[in-house]
Amino acid sequence: LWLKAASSSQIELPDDSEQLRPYVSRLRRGALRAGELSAVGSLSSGFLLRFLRARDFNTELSLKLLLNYQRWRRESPEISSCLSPSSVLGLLNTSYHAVLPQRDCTGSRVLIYRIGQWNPKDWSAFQVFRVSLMTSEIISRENETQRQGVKAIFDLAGWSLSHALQINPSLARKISSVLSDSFPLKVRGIHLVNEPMFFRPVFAMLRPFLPDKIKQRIHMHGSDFQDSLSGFFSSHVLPPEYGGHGPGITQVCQGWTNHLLQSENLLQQIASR
Ligand SMILES: Cc1c(C)c2c(c(C)c1O)CC[C@@](C)(CCC[C@H](C)CCC[C@H](C)CCCC(C)C)O2
Repeated sequence: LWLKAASSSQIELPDDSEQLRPYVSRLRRGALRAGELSAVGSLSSGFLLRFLRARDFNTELSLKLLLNYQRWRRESPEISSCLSPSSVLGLLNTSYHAVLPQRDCTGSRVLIYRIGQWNPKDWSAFQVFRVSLMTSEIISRENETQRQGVKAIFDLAGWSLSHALQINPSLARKISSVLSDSFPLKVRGIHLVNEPMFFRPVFAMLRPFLPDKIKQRIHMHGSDFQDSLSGFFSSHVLPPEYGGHGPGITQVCQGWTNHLLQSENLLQQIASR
């Protein structure tokens, strides 16, 4: 059975749509054939559709993404085996991270990471990585996010040598993998603001592992970022701290922390899958 890539109208169809069934069946057969027996219970249509939408219904690419995702999780137990928001509550309470309440004009989810809020004496890079994985698991269940992807803003104010020392080549490779072909989310933009000189060596370590498509989507805005950032996001989306008119950063971080805490059981299930 040969299935051509779906048209854009198919991509918008809901999970239970009749027209999507052949794609789901084909991906499920491929996964089982590839020996993903451990995952039999988790090969639900909803789960498989995340991979299909992330690859615009190309079943071969979707299968590759699914297998990479399972392998990444197997090879990164220190990150993926504990997805408990309450275990990193102290970090979340520093206003380290938020998913903004408004999507951007293309429908992408907008994420903010304020790296300076991370004190490496208190939290390991693995724990910090877990926060991103928890958020990614939650938002990758949303139909619109599956289609329109994510844009992430990294505020690197306060980036120091003690941060840089946490990022070794093995971790750099894990970062590059989730950004390129090991997680079912389309990465539509990465915006760095306040990046200091100290950050260059770390970026140089990540770069070689990133595909051109992702490299082209990385924007460095420096410390005078407000004008250039507002060229990418309309002002009602961004908090005032980032040049917009949306709700303040403390409020949005608190809001997303609450949402993560409410998802504790769901995340526990995902981690044990
Ligand atoms: C699915 C998915 C995951 C899982 C994800 C991110 C995105 C955009 C995703 O779509 C971005 C953040 C990252 C890669 C976790 C990063 C954790 C580390 C410890 C943060 C340290 C600081 C980085 C050195 C800062 C710059 C990174 C960018 C150049 C990506 O986790």
